[in-house]
Amino acid sequence: MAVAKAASGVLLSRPVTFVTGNAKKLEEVRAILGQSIPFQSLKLDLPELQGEPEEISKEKARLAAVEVNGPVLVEDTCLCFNALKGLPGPYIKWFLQKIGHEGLNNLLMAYEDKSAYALCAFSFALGPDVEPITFLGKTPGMIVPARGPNDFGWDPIFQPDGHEQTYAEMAKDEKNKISHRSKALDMVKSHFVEAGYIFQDK
Ligand SMILES: O=c1[nH]c(=O)c2ncn([C@@H]3O[C@H](COP(=O)(O)OP(=O)(O)OP(=O)(O)O)[C@@H](O)[C@H]3O)c2[nH]1
Ligand SMILES: [Mg+2]
Repeated sequence: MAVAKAASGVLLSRPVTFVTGNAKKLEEVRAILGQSIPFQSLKLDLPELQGEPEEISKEKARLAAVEVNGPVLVEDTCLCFNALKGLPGPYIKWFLQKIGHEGLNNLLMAYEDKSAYALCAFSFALGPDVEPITFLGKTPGMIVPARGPNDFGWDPIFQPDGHEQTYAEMAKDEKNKISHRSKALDMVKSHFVEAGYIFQDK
């Protein structure tokens, strides 16, 4: 069992494992979390349920917890177009792969409303027999023709509200201050503090 009650908190006898197949996500999670939550990573592309973001993320955490047999953190990211009632949403990975930045812009050609939001659903599970908890972070913006370096997904076509630059044009630490991912991770960090998790190995 990876969890034990300590006098002033909950002792995790193993570090948290962040499970993802995406190196760029991992890079951002490392930069955002810093030393606040000690974690190791496991490169695994877990199968994903279809449905609402929160459920997809929770199910990923359940599968990850079985694989790791210990505390796990996973996330699922969505890019939601308001004119399309939230689609592509969790299916953005496949839309991006098939139709690219230009195709994604073209999906909105028939609509005046180019607004969108980036949504990150982190789920944390203490182990395979514990129900995961989910934390959602959302950043509103709009879909624009691609601008900036093309090294992470749809960053070049997403311009967050109140900014002149796309995610891709922003310095990494600027994106990390306002991103869907950092908002969700702020909640994860607060949860860890409130729950009083203590890490044995660190
Ligand atoms: O421009 C971006 N800025 C971001 O901040 C961001 N976060 C995720 N993504 C992309 O959106 C899809 C999510 O799908 P996704 O959550 O299933 O991820 P994934 O399958 O790559 O990894 P994982 O599921 O193993 O964690 C994938 O295409 C990711 O590359 C991003 N693109
Ligand atoms: Mg995935």
